[in-house]
Amino acid sequence: MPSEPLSQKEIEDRLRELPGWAFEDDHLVRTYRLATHRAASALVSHIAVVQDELNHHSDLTLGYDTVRLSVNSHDAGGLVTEKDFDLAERVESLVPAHGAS
Ligand SMILES: C[C@H](O)[C@H](O)[C@H]1CNC2=NC(N)=NC(=O)C2=N1
Repeated sequence: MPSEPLSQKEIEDRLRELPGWAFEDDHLVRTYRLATHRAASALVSHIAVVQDELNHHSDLTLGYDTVRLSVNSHDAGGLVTEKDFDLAERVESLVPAHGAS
């Protein structure tokens, strides 16, 4: 069953609970900074496992000491749904262990 796109207001309300995340070009996005490239790489690997568990996958960009996520729901026509916020919340729960900010 396709997921339902959230309204602009729903997105704004949900984003208030997720500091650091933003809505850009129909995607939820966030960039984390880490101490080293290896730490950033380990975070990417951890996020990849979570994404497979959720069967929902952000575009992940690994920089020198950064990890950027960008996600929306293809099955909602490329708009933002609950699934995107579920992924964002899961990622938020694992980043402290990686020392990401
Ligand atoms: C068939 C499978 O359920 C879909 O292709 C999943 C996989 N990962 C996905 N990831 C994202 N970001 N959006 C989707 O709509 C999506 N759909």
